[in-house]
Order: sequence, then C-alpha cells, then structure tokens
Amino acid sequence: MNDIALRLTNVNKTFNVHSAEPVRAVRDLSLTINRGEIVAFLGPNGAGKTTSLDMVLGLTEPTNGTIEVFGGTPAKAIAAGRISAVLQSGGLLADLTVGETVRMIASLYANPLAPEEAMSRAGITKLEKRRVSKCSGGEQQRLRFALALLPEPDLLILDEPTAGMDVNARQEFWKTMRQEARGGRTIIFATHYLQEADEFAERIVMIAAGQLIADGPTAEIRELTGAKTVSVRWPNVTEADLERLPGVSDVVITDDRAEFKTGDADAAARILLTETPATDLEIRSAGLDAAFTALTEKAKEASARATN
Ligand SMILES: Nc1ncnc2c1ncn2[C@@H]1O[C@H](COP(=O)(O)OP(=O)(O)OP(=O)(O)O)[C@@H](O)[C@H]1O
Repeated sequence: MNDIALRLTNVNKTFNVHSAEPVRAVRDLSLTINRGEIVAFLGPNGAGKTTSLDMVLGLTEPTNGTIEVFGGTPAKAIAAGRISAVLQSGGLLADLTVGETVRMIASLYANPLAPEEAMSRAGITKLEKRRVSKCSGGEQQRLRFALALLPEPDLLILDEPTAGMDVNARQEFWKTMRQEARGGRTIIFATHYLQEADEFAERIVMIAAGQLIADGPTAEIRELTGAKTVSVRWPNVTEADLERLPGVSDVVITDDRAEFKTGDADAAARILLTETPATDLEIRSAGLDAAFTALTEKAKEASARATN
C-alpha cells in the first residue's frame, strides 16, 4: 500500500501573472506527507498557507508544479470523499439549524457518516436545534468540522480551525481532533499560533513569503535556532561575572538567579559549574517563537541574496 497522503512537487502559485506586479504567493514548494501524520503549516499572515491548502483542495490550480493526493489529482480525491476541509469562514446558511445543516450536507454524499454521529464527534449534539446565526464563532467552527467528517475523509485539511475560539473552546477542539487522529486520519492544519503547532502537531512545515523555510519534527524545529536559555542560582551575580562566558546575550538577573541566552550552552555550563559559585543549573531550548523569528530572518536574508 502506498503510504503517501500528499505530495507537492515544485509547486508555484502566482496571482495576477500578467499584471505589472504579480504576487508570488507560493514558491517552489515541495513536500511529502505520509498517512496518519499531523502536520502544522505555520507562518505569518500572507505566508501562503491558505493558497497552498486551496491548491491541495483543488479550489485553485498551481501556476506550475504538481500536487498528488493519495496518488491522484485533488479533484479525484475530493470526488471519492477522501479529503475534506474546515475552512476559515463562509459556507454556512444562517437560517438553517445545526441539525438541518448537517443532514442537508449528508444527503449529498453516497455513504456518509450518520449525521448524529458527526454531530456527536464534533461535540455539537446539544446545539442540534439552534439556528446557525445564533451560534458563536467557535460553535460554527465545530459545525464546519462536523460537516467535514461526513464523508469520513482520510485527509482532513483545517485552515486556522480555532480562529475566533476562546482558550477553553480551543482546547476542547484539539481534544476532539486528537481522537480523530488516533483513528488514523492524516490532518494538516494552518495556523499562526505557534503554541497550537507546538502542542498539537508532530511535524511543522514553516512557510514565509511563499517559501518553505523549515520542515521537521516539532522538537527539531525548536532546536534549529541553536540558542538556548541558561538559568543558574548565583547570589550577588553581576552582568560582568557573566560576560566571560561564551556567546552570552539577553541577561536577566533576579534575586539570586541569573538567566541568559547563549549559542554554546555546554561550554557555558562547564565554566559555570567548575569555575564559579553557580549551582542549580537549567538549560532550555529556545521556544518556537524564537525559532520562527530566527528562521524567518534567515529566509529573508537568503531571498535578498538571491534577488541581488
Ligand atoms: N486571489 C488572490 N489574488 C491576488 N493575491 C492573492 C490572492 N489570494 C492570495 N493572495 C496573496 O497571496 C499571498 C499569500 O496569501 P495566503 O492567503 O495564502 O496567506 P496565508 O499564509 O494563508 O495568510 P493568513 O494567515 O493571513 O491567512 C498574500 O500576499 C496574498 O495577498
């Protein structure tokens, strides 16, 4: 059996090709996603996430390059009910109730999941009789999720699925989604919430200015910046004491502790523990936020070099 769910090969999408200012929304994107993976497309506004996912969903065509979903075209995968999506907005009729909406969409499929089951899995059974117009943003997202489950897709695409949800709703949503993933679905979601990618995805594909800037397991992406935060207990320490350590920056001294960043945490730790009064040493990897900023800067520099 072929284990590949999605393969993009040198995909480009340029809007307004013939205008004076074409927009290169996606540039030479190549990646392979296997069945059962949970992947976050992470990037700032305008990075090209929605455009990439729209192409996977067959809503727009690449300018060039190829996209294969389960070995065929996106259109074929959609027709077979193997791929479905929870998109950012739109697509709901305000005057229908939640139950009517789910039953109506279910009637369009040959072998859908039972509407009650879809509502139950999306956690909206209690909302069955409520009009869509009266549902909160988060509840409407759950309804879209119930609709996406109807064809029992192998690949679920979620474009900023928790936009408009508060913290509790967001956590509930991801709890449901984890259960779906355990059932063997491939899940790809776009987000600019670094924490969401960090907590939920197994793999992060970082995109900035239409280009892939990093791709790997979540922990690996966090490691990519190299910089680590070192914290030690050292009463009466001064900034001058820390300056002799390698690559120190961002020093913060509070009460009896000092915290700083360094690109060579091992060397700093060796000196701290053998040549100074420092004790209780902790080393942390930089957060995803820092990794993202550093990688975006690197991508900008690379892009500037390429165009100069
Ligand atoms: N139909 C279009 N015509 C012209 N430009 C477009 C079109 N759709 C998107 N773009 C441009 O393509 C770039 C990528 O947009 P896209 O919506 O894919 O980014 P995104 O990463 O999903 O951003 P966000 O997080 O804000 O949703 C942006 O510069 C956007 O303005």
